[in-house]
Amino acid sequence: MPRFAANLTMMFGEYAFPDRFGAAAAAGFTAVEYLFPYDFPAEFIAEKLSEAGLKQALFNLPPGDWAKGERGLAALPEREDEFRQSVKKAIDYGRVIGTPLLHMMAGIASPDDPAARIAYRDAVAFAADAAGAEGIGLVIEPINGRDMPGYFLNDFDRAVEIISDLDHPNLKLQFDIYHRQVMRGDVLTALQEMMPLISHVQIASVPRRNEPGTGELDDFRVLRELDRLGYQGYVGCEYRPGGETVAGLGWLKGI
Ligand SMILES: O=C(O)[C@@H](O)C(=O)CO
Ligand SMILES: [Mg+2]
Repeated sequence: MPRFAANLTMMFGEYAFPDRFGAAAAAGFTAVEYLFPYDFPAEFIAEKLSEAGLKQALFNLPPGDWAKGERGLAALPEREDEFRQSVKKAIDYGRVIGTPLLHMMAGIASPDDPAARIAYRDAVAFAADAAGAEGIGLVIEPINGRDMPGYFLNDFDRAVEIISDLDHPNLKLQFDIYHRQVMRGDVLTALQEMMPLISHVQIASVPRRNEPGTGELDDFRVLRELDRLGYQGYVGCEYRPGGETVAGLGWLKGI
């Protein structure tokens, strides 16, 4: 059975963010992930983890102005300075919190824009170097265009191409099963082919992004395949509970 991390951005919404750590531990989780810790001091988050006896699996770099629709800075050439500061901020947080992985969002930009492509490639290399110097892995995640219209990295093959071309020892793929199923399907074959490049996985049912086992895909079959392929990383439970979070955790017993 894979190791699961509760995603505290989506799960345990019954509680204020700082209280979600204790709630996840009480529900049996031993690790957590979330999108962004930056509303709180890094030391405060580290304390919450330690109090709850949890490990951090991953969080994201600052994405720009989320409320205004920004979804990362990496592919935005005119934001390079801000992007580099965001890398520093994420690493500073990562050092205190003790995360093994950082996810770098690409931003809203056309994947066909040559300037965005160059900026993104440079940004990935820069962040992989900087995070690697601190012993933190960098991951990139293809995201489907229905949930995030206009997102630059909207294709798994392109993510694989970038990772393979850069061939950076500190750069890997975040494989979100939900996004893969929405974009292309063919989940098992993609996992088999991409496994050497994957260092983080996330799961949710399709199409509603609820608990695994409640959608069109046989999520338990997919989780067994991760075991069969020898996947050692965390599986982030990045789903919106259909009702109360703990009441919906029965799926974990079905594995
Ligand atoms: O799948 C997602 O949406 C997340 O993993 C993320 O990092 C950006 O929202
Ligand atoms: Mg995801």
